[in-house]
Amino acid sequence: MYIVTSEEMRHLDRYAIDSVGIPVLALMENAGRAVAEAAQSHFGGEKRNWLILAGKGNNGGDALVAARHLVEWGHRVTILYAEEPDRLTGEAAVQRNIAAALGISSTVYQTGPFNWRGFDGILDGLLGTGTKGAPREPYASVIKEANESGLPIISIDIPSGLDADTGAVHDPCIQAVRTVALAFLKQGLVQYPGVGAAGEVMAAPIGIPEEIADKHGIKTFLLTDRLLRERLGIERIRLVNTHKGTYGHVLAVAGSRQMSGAGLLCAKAALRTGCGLVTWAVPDQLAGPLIGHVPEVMLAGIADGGRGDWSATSPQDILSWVADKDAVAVGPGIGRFLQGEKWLSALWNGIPCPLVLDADALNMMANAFEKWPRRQAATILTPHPGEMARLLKISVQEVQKDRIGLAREFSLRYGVTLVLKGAQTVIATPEGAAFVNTTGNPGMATGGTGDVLTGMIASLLAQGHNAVQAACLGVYLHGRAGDQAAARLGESALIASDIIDRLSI
Ligand SMILES: NC(=O)C1=CN([C@@H]2O[C@H](COP(=O)(O)OP(=O)(O)OC[C@H]3O[C@@H](n4cnc5c(N)ncnc54)[C@H](O)[C@@H]3O)[C@@H](O)[C@H]2O)[C@@H](O)CC1
Ligand SMILES: [K+]
Repeated sequence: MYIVTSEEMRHLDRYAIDSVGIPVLALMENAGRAVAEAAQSHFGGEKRNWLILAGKGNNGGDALVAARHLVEWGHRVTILYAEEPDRLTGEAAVQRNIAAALGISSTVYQTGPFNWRGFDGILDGLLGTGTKGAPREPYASVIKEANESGLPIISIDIPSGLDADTGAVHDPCIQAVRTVALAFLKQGLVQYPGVGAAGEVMAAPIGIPEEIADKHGIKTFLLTDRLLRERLGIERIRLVNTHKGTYGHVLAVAGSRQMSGAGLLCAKAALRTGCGLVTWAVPDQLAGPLIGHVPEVMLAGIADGGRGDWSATSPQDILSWVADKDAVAVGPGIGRFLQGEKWLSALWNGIPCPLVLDADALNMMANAFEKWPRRQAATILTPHPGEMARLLKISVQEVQKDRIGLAREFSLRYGVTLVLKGAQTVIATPEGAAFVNTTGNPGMATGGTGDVLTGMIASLLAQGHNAVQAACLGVYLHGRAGDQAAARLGESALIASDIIDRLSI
């Protein structure tokens, strides 16, 4: 499913109208009808008493079409114009005239509280993608009163007051129970805090063919099962007549005395995701105690000067294990250490196969990687917002302001695939595409889940998936396993090992 900015939507609209010749009124009719259907289904098809909030733009026009259909289907409807109806122009004015000719009851918002009693639900057609900045009066007051009414609100295209591109919510912003996105999802509906304001999001086709989005180079997508299969061409079925060598060999450079569990989770998750073999490189001191913990994993003890961490290890020793590997993961539980930057740059340059970098590997490269040469093989970085902030030397708040935009820019600039973790994980590619994940839950915000993801992505790379496939499939399956674990245990009880236990590829 495509995700667009308001500017992209404007281009697509214009193309559909001017070049394809689809009349705006036809699009508006489809939009309004889809909204009326969403409203009717909200109450299980029962006839209700609706208040229709109409602004002066086309978002208001959509609302007026919906009002007409609801009347037609037997609902009671009152239109509340935010501004004098004679201020509506173009297609919205056409809808105003039709509503008036049909005698649909209407009133104009006057400053001072409106009487919201007696209605069952509200349709929000105040402001759509044509909004600039925070809602001005009288829109601001209508939005505040609508929220305070406690009635369920169904928003048309976006909740009025939402920044359609970044997901920032202005003050005020409609708090919807449901949002009907027209034609394509708007970026703001899949980024926080917009996700919270939009409620349940449904996308309604309005007659703009999907090919138009492709033709216009729309490259932002919702990560769904269908997208993985159809757009990313992922075939998840194992072939018969294969042996463990067919599924690749992962080297996990992970864990240290204080955080050996991170390495364990990473190695185990890699195995559960289907690669044939996993070798876990650990500081030598830890190798002995770890023997036998996961019998399926091979151990590579790296000389560590007796410290049990990576500070005295030589990158050359690690590289000597790389030759027959199909993918390498570096980072989970390695800690930070002096000379870490040099150590990491030797691995960055010396590992010839696909590489996933996570956790302290990201922290230690933050001050240097901009000058490193681009790697030939696939490179995937998996920062959480804190690590992303360190990589970019900005605050976490700045990272979270527009995750899609930021991730896309980073990947384009540095030629790496980026997995920006957090609610609605974003995957960005060096080709400028971005994917927003649909799986996962807050229960996954617990120690070790990132280590699991790193192992999974490395495993998928070792099995021959390219960087975008491995990152997208890994993130999607990780969230899905987390959802299954939460369904069994509840979100609070969920721990990282449960995700590994629920993995089914
Ligand atoms: N263009 C098209 O082809 C279609 C557009 N559709 C609808 O049209 C919407 C976009 O329509 P418009 O471009 O007319 O814009 P909107 O309906 O989003 O409304 C913007 C109107 O509000 C005013 N405004 C802008 N910022 C404001 C603010 N901060 N406070 C108060 N008023 C503000 C503007 O002057 C403008 O009149 C979409 O969200 C969608 O609902 C649909 O009807 C389908 C077809
Ligand atoms: K709206």
